[in-house]
Amino acid sequence: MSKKINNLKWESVALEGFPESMMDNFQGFVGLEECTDYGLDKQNKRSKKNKQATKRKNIENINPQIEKIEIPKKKIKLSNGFTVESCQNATPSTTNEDKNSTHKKNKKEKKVKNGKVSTVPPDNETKTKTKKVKKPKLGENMSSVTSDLTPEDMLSWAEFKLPEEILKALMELGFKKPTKIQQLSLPAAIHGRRDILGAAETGSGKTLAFGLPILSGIMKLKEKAALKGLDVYEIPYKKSSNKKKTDEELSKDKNSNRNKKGRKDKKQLNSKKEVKESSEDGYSSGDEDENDEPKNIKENLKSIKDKNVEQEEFIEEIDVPFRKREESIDEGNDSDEDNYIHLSEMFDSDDFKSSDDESQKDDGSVDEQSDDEKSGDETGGVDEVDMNEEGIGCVKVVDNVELPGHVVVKTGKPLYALILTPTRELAIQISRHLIAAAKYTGIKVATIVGGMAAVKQERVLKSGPEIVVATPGRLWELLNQGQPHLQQLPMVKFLAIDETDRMIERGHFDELTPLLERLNSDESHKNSRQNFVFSATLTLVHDLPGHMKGKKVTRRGKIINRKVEKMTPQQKIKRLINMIGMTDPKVVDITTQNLGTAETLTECRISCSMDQKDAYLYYILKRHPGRTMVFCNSIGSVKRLAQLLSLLKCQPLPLHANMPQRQRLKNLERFRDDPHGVLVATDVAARGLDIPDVDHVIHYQVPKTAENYVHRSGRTARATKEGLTILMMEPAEAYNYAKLCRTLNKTSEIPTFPVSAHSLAPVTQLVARARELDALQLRRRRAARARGWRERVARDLDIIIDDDDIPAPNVDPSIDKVLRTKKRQFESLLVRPLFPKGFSFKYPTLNDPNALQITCEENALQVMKNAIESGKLKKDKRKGKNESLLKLEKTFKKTTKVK
Ligand SMILES: Nc1ncnc2c1ncn2[C@@H]1O[C@H](COP(=O)(O)OP(=O)(O)OP(=O)(O)O)[C@@H](O)[C@H]1O
Repeated sequence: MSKKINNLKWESVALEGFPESMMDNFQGFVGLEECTDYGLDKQNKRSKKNKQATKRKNIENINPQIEKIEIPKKKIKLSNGFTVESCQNATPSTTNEDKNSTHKKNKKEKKVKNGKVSTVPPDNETKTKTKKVKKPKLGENMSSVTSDLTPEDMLSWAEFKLPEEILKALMELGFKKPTKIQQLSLPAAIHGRRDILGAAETGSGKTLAFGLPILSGIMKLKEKAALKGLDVYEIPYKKSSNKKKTDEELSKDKNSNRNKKGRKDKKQLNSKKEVKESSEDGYSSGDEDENDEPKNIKENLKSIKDKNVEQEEFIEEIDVPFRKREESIDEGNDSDEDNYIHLSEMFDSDDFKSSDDESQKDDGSVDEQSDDEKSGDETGGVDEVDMNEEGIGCVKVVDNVELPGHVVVKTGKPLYALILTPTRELAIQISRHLIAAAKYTGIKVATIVGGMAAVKQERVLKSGPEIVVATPGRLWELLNQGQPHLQQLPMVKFLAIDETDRMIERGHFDELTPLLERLNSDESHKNSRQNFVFSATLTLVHDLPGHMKGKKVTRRGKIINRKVEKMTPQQKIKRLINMIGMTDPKVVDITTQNLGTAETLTECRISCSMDQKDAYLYYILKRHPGRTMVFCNSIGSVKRLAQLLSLLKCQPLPLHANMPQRQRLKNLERFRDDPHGVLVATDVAARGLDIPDVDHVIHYQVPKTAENYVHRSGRTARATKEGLTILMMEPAEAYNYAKLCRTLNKTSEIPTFPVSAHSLAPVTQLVARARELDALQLRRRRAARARGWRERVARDLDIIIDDDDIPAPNVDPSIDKVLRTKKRQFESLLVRPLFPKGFSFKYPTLNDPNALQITCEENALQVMKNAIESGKLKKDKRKGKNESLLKLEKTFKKTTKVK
């Protein structure tokens, strides 16, 4: 490596506040940022091999390689308080994510005080920073966390025996303990190496529930391959020694599960048993060579474990019979990797096609095309390109492709894992979450999604990343083009399908079925592959539509009983298992109580007419500012709302499937960085996106499915944080609302959000003016476009056209003047305060007009919580009143009888 460093042209770097003349004294000083940019951002081969050979030590002995390599030589304190060190050796990065780690370390070490920058050397390791800290990209919020956890704080993870490299990353991320879904699935996944079918509420950490077993599995496989000199594909990862249950045992388990339901008093006891079972599943077939856990940690853990077990709640488990597996027989070579291209380079560069190549095959948003759009209406303010005109980048679905069957292409750089997601943003986010967790492992992650140049993705694939995170469209395209690394897909050791219920929805991902066929084309590889299937709504089932229920009268008057019945969650799961080709899956479903929505989520609704929706929305945005996501059912609605809200100076950020990919990501990042950001999106943003601290989710329209409601709402109240979701409902949506409540087993109506009728009046007026202005602007834009089209045609044909040939669009010439006047008037209205300072109002709850006093300062969540609390109090009071009345009546009756 040092030879390589010497061969590179290192240049001294000018530091802020560092006089040029002093630079000569520091010959050889190289800023850390420069190292990574010069292509050293790849595997540290030497240390990796050493690591593979040595046994894992205590968690306390986590040894960062970086510390060993860098030897500070000289320290100089500058006049501006900046401390600079010259280094004997430059510190090469060890992983594909060291750019991030560098940022993070620098962030940690620097403390900005009164505008001055000073460095605080942690553990004799002071590093200088020569570049501005870049804003994190989507999904990088994870790695920007600065945690002050110590290895001792990480004991809750010890039972999973994660490699220390992963533990170190988790520690840096501030993940002190596993989340519930991680706690329940990791033992079976890591030690039992079982397939996992996981259903847990939104924002509960499902990504790492499959990410951690994949990362640790890859490390184990690499270690084994290196130790035994085997080809990775020869090593059967999944164990065939799993505890197999007889049919009798299975039915026994099922009965016990059934009995658990409804027995509230026994819930805790049962859950203890369940957790124990899951651990047994996990450990019983674990690796023999993994029992090197230090005793003191074990002892410490025991008490922690017991505590955790007591706290566990009811978990539904469904055991599914598993098939016999065979061992993998293929050959191949494990090798180190060269020329790896940093993932962030892919997204940094402007290689996104300006015309956004794929028209949303990836997110499957077929229902997003509105009539408005089809007619080609311009929205203004929305950066969009018509992608279909030239058919650029559209995913070509190739029918009747000849599957290569058992033909296996090996590149020498094994592909270990494939993770499939429904949207591009989610794929990018998952990649970044994995990269953060894999920071010290040397495992590389590639993201293969539509909307950006395929060439660069192919280059990344050439470097042989261990993990590919992809959307089905682009993956299928590259696979069919014969991309060599992807030809190893049938041999992957791990397959994860995130948001699985969405992925398998009929008609959404045409590429998924052939992809699965390809993945399952080799029986032995299929059986030695570990599968993960996760979603918050995996077990959610719907009522059958009316026309499929009950009896049917045929044309001839014959009555037939329909045999179609509502699918049970178990049936849904079995279908999934067969479709994906899973064996011995462990089903962890912890959504039984909330059906996928987070416990920390507060739900409410606003019932109003369609015409009033804009005013109510504006009221919420202005009155209760906060990071807000507004969901619509169609692209047309998103465009219209974005236009209206930008007139009202709410700075909305639109997000829908017809936007260029770069713009989509940019808007998401802007939204993440603005505590008062307003993202107006279709359901393309409903699933999986992990944007920290979203305060409100507003359903501008009642979602078409209960799943969409759960996932949209799940963008707030993530990772134990609180959040509010507001469902806006007009009378025509009552049916969808009722259906939603039924599917989500709601026993009572979603409570109403308190809105002051008094302050709604000026809001309504203002919004009406904005709509008027918007309509005028639209007319003008249309006219301009039509005129432009007429002139373009004339120019192209080199003819002079008069109005008789192609009539000029009928535009009132005074429209510009009217528009200007209206705009001025509107803007003068806009600057007036909507809600006077210190404004408060009384909101009537449960027939008590004085029940709730709402002041201007209260945030929406607090307002709603107060309303719910007040409602409950009133109910209790009424109950109490009735009870005492009844008592009074009884005693009265008794006394009269005695008399
Ligand atoms: N063990 C942990 N401790 C603390 N935070 C965690 C832990 N694991 C994950 N997180 C954080 O929790 C948040 C939600 O995680 P993730 O995105 O995986 O949720 P999810 O269950 O997949 O949600 P969704 O169903 O919406 O896709 C992320 O910000 C992640 O960084």
